[in-house]
Amino acid sequence: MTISLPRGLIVSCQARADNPLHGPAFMGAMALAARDGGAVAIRANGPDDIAAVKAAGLPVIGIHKIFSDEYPVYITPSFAAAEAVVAAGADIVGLDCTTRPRDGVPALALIRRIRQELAVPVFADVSNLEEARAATDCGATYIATTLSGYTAATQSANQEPDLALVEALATRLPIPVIAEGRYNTPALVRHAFEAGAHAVVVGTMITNPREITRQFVAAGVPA
Ligand SMILES: CC(=O)N[C@H](C=O)[C@@H](O)[C@H](O)[C@H](O)COP(=O)(O)O
Repeated sequence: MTISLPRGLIVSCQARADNPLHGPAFMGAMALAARDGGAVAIRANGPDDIAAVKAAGLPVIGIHKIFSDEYPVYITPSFAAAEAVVAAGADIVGLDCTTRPRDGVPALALIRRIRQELAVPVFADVSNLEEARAATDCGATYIATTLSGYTAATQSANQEPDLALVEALATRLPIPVIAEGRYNTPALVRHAFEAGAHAVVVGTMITNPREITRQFVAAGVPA
Protein backbone atom coordinates (compact mmCIF):
# COMPACT_ATOMS: atom_id res chain seq x y z
CA MET A 1 0.00 0.00 0.00
CA THR A 2 1.32 3.46 -0.90
CA ILE A 3 1.65 5.74 2.13
CA SER A 4 1.35 9.48 1.69
CA LEU A 5 2.72 12.25 3.87
CA PRO A 6 0.18 14.16 5.97
CA ARG A 7 0.52 17.91 6.38
CA GLY A 8 2.53 18.68 9.48
CA LEU A 9 5.92 18.40 11.14
CA ILE A 10 8.33 15.67 10.05
CA VAL A 11 11.19 14.89 12.40
CA SER A 12 14.53 13.77 11.02
CA CYS A 13 16.10 11.24 13.40
CA GLN A 14 19.73 10.96 12.33
CA ALA A 15 23.03 10.66 14.19
CA ARG A 16 26.32 10.06 12.44
CA ALA A 17 28.86 7.50 13.65
CA ASP A 18 30.80 10.08 15.70
CA ASN A 19 27.67 11.14 17.60
CA PRO A 20 27.11 9.54 21.04
CA LEU A 21 23.48 8.97 20.01
CA HIS A 22 24.43 6.98 16.91
CA GLY A 23 22.55 3.73 16.48
CA PRO A 24 19.07 2.25 16.08
CA ALA A 25 18.24 2.09 19.81
CA PHE A 26 18.65 5.85 20.16
CA MET A 27 17.02 6.72 16.85
CA GLY A 28 14.09 4.41 17.59
CA ALA A 29 13.56 6.23 20.90
CA MET A 30 13.85 9.62 19.15
CA ALA A 31 11.10 8.56 16.76
CA LEU A 32 8.81 7.58 19.65
CA ALA A 33 9.44 10.93 21.32
CA ALA A 34 8.77 12.77 18.05
CA ARG A 35 5.53 10.85 17.55
CA ASP A 36 4.38 11.64 21.09
CA GLY A 37 5.20 15.29 20.44
CA GLY A 38 2.98 15.42 17.37
CA ALA A 39 5.22 14.61 14.41
CA VAL A 40 3.38 13.20 11.40
CA ALA A 41 6.33 11.34 9.84
CA ILE A 42 9.98 10.44 10.44
CA ARG A 43 13.04 10.80 8.21
CA ALA A 44 15.79 8.28 8.97
CA ASN A 45 19.11 7.22 7.51
CA GLY A 46 20.35 3.70 6.84
CA PRO A 47 18.60 0.33 7.01
CA ASP A 48 19.16 -0.26 10.75
CA ASP A 49 17.78 3.10 11.85
CA ILE A 50 14.91 2.88 9.35
CA ALA A 51 13.85 -0.49 10.76
CA ALA A 52 14.07 0.91 14.31
CA VAL A 53 12.02 4.07 13.69
CA LYS A 54 9.17 2.01 12.18
CA ALA A 55 8.17 1.19 15.77
CA ALA A 56 6.70 4.70 16.07
CA GLY A 57 4.01 3.69 13.57
CA LEU A 58 4.45 6.82 11.42
CA PRO A 59 5.27 7.06 7.71
CA VAL A 60 9.04 6.77 7.23
CA ILE A 61 11.07 8.64 4.63
CA GLY A 62 14.15 6.47 4.31
CA ILE A 63 17.49 7.65 2.99
CA HIS A 64 20.82 5.87 2.77
CA LYS A 65 23.82 8.17 3.06
CA ILE A 66 26.87 6.72 1.30
CA PHE A 67 29.86 9.04 1.26
CA SER A 68 32.49 8.94 -1.47
CA ASP A 69 35.79 10.74 -1.95
CA GLU A 70 35.04 11.32 -5.60
CA TYR A 71 31.43 12.49 -5.76
CA PRO A 72 29.48 15.08 -3.77
CA VAL A 73 26.20 13.15 -3.91
CA TYR A 74 25.65 10.98 -0.82
CA ILE A 75 21.91 10.84 -0.07
CA THR A 76 20.73 7.52 -1.57
CA PRO A 77 23.11 7.78 -4.52
CA SER A 78 22.20 4.50 -6.26
CA PHE A 79 19.37 2.08 -6.97
CA ALA A 80 20.98 -0.45 -4.63
CA ALA A 81 20.89 2.13 -1.83
CA ALA A 82 17.19 2.77 -2.53
CA GLU A 83 16.47 -0.96 -2.54
CA ALA A 84 18.10 -1.32 0.89
CA VAL A 85 15.99 1.54 2.23
CA VAL A 86 12.77 -0.10 1.02
CA ALA A 87 13.83 -3.54 2.25
CA ALA A 88 14.33 -2.02 5.72
CA GLY A 89 10.72 -0.81 5.73
CA ALA A 90 10.78 2.77 4.45
CA ASP A 91 7.46 3.91 3.02
CA ILE A 92 9.03 6.66 0.92
CA VAL A 93 12.55 6.89 -0.55
CA GLY A 94 14.46 10.15 -0.20
CA LEU A 95 17.29 10.88 -2.61
CA ASP A 96 19.58 13.62 -3.87
CA CYS A 97 18.06 14.96 -7.08
CA THR A 98 20.60 17.70 -7.73
CA THR A 99 22.42 17.79 -11.03
CA ARG A 100 25.79 17.30 -9.32
CA PRO A 101 28.14 14.57 -10.59
CA ARG A 102 27.46 11.11 -9.22
CA ASP A 103 28.68 7.56 -9.50
CA GLY A 104 26.23 5.74 -11.77
CA VAL A 105 22.91 6.71 -13.30
CA PRO A 106 21.61 10.30 -13.09
CA ALA A 107 19.02 11.16 -10.45
CA LEU A 108 16.23 11.49 -12.97
CA ALA A 109 16.69 7.94 -14.25
CA LEU A 110 16.90 6.77 -10.65
CA ILE A 111 13.54 8.37 -9.82
CA ARG A 112 11.87 6.56 -12.72
CA ARG A 113 13.43 3.23 -11.80
CA ILE A 114 12.51 3.54 -8.12
CA ARG A 115 8.92 4.39 -9.01
CA GLN A 116 8.64 1.53 -11.49
CA GLU A 117 10.54 -1.26 -9.78
CA LEU A 118 10.14 -0.49 -6.08
CA ALA A 119 6.68 1.09 -6.40
CA VAL A 120 7.21 3.59 -3.59
CA PRO A 121 6.83 7.38 -3.51
CA VAL A 122 10.00 9.39 -4.13
CA PHE A 123 11.00 12.33 -1.95
CA ALA A 124 13.34 14.46 -4.09
CA ASP A 125 15.95 16.50 -2.23
CA VAL A 126 16.85 19.48 -4.43
CA SER A 127 18.70 22.79 -4.23
CA ASN A 128 16.87 24.92 -6.80
CA LEU A 129 13.81 25.34 -9.00
CA GLU A 130 15.28 23.72 -12.12
CA GLU A 131 16.14 20.51 -10.28
CA ALA A 132 12.69 20.52 -8.73
CA ARG A 133 10.98 20.85 -12.11
CA ALA A 134 13.07 18.06 -13.62
CA ALA A 135 12.41 15.73 -10.69
CA THR A 136 8.68 16.46 -10.86
CA ASP A 137 8.64 15.65 -14.58
CA CYS A 138 10.36 12.34 -13.88
CA GLY A 139 7.75 11.23 -11.37
CA ALA A 140 8.90 12.49 -7.98
CA THR A 141 6.07 12.46 -5.45
CA TYR A 142 7.43 15.17 -3.12
CA ILE A 143 9.99 17.93 -3.61
CA ALA A 144 12.10 19.03 -0.65
CA THR A 145 14.44 22.00 -0.31
CA THR A 146 16.93 19.89 1.68
CA LEU A 147 20.00 20.70 -0.40
CA SER A 148 19.64 24.45 -0.75
CA GLY A 149 22.66 25.81 1.08
CA TYR A 150 24.64 22.61 0.63
CA THR A 151 25.76 22.76 -3.02
CA ALA A 152 28.58 24.88 -4.45
CA ALA A 153 26.04 27.12 -6.15
CA THR A 154 23.86 27.66 -3.08
CA GLN A 155 26.40 27.66 -0.24
CA SER A 156 26.56 30.83 1.80
CA ALA A 157 27.64 32.04 5.21
CA ASN A 158 23.94 32.68 5.85
CA GLN A 159 22.56 29.85 7.95
CA GLU A 160 18.95 30.80 7.30
CA PRO A 161 16.57 28.33 5.64
CA ASP A 162 15.65 29.00 2.01
CA LEU A 163 12.07 30.23 2.44
CA ALA A 164 12.18 31.94 -0.95
CA LEU A 165 12.74 28.57 -2.60
CA VAL A 166 9.84 27.04 -0.68
CA GLU A 167 7.58 29.80 -1.97
CA ALA A 168 8.89 29.56 -5.55
CA LEU A 169 8.34 25.80 -5.62
CA ALA A 170 4.95 25.89 -3.92
CA THR A 171 3.59 28.40 -6.39
CA ARG A 172 4.94 26.61 -9.47
CA LEU A 173 4.85 22.86 -8.87
CA PRO A 174 1.83 20.59 -9.05
CA ILE A 175 3.11 18.32 -6.24
CA PRO A 176 3.57 18.87 -2.47
CA VAL A 177 6.61 20.88 -1.43
CA ILE A 178 8.45 20.06 1.77
CA ALA A 179 10.61 22.63 3.57
CA GLU A 180 13.79 21.06 4.94
CA GLY A 181 17.14 22.37 6.13
CA ARG A 182 17.90 24.83 8.94
CA TYR A 183 14.35 25.20 10.27
CA ASN A 184 15.74 25.78 13.72
CA THR A 185 12.88 27.55 15.47
CA PRO A 186 9.08 27.11 15.66
CA ALA A 187 8.71 30.55 14.05
CA LEU A 188 10.70 29.45 10.99
CA VAL A 189 8.52 26.35 10.71
CA ARG A 190 5.45 28.57 10.74
CA HIS A 191 6.99 30.80 8.05
CA ALA A 192 7.56 27.72 5.89
CA PHE A 193 3.89 26.78 6.08
CA GLU A 194 2.96 30.37 5.30
CA ALA A 195 5.25 30.17 2.25
CA GLY A 196 3.25 27.20 1.01
CA ALA A 197 5.01 24.15 2.43
CA HIS A 198 2.92 20.99 2.74
CA ALA A 199 5.16 19.77 5.55
CA VAL A 200 8.37 20.84 7.26
CA VAL A 201 11.29 18.59 8.24
CA VAL A 202 13.26 19.48 11.36
CA GLY A 203 16.35 17.51 12.33
CA THR A 204 19.19 19.05 14.29
CA MET A 205 17.15 21.26 16.60
CA ILE A 206 15.02 18.35 17.77
CA THR A 207 17.23 15.27 17.59
CA ASN A 208 20.83 16.42 18.01
CA PRO A 209 21.47 17.37 21.66
CA ARG A 210 25.20 17.74 21.02
CA GLU A 211 24.59 20.48 18.45
CA ILE A 212 21.90 22.11 20.57
CA THR A 213 24.30 22.15 23.53
CA ARG A 214 26.99 23.71 21.36
CA GLN A 215 24.66 26.51 20.35
CA PHE A 216 23.68 27.24 23.96
CA VAL A 217 27.33 27.24 25.00
CA ALA A 218 28.40 29.44 22.08
CA ALA A 219 25.62 31.96 22.59
CA GLY A 220 24.88 31.84 26.30
CA VAL A 221 28.01 31.08 28.31
CA PRO A 222 30.39 33.97 29.11
CA ALA A 223 33.94 33.51 27.81
C1 LIG B 1 22.37 18.49 3.78
C2 LIG B 1 22.09 17.17 4.45
O1 LIG B 1 22.88 16.26 4.37
N1 LIG B 1 20.94 17.10 5.12
C3 LIG B 1 20.60 15.90 5.82
C4 LIG B 1 19.55 15.17 5.18
O2 LIG B 1 19.11 14.13 5.49
C5 LIG B 1 20.50 16.00 7.30
O3 LIG B 1 21.83 16.03 7.77
C6 LIG B 1 19.73 17.18 7.94
O4 LIG B 1 19.87 17.07 9.32
C7 LIG B 1 18.27 17.21 7.56
O5 LIG B 1 18.12 17.61 6.23
C8 LIG B 1 17.40 18.14 8.42
O6 LIG B 1 17.92 19.44 8.40
P1 LIG B 1 18.25 20.22 9.78
O7 LIG B 1 19.13 19.32 10.61
O8 LIG B 1 18.95 21.46 9.34
O9 LIG B 1 16.94 20.49 10.45
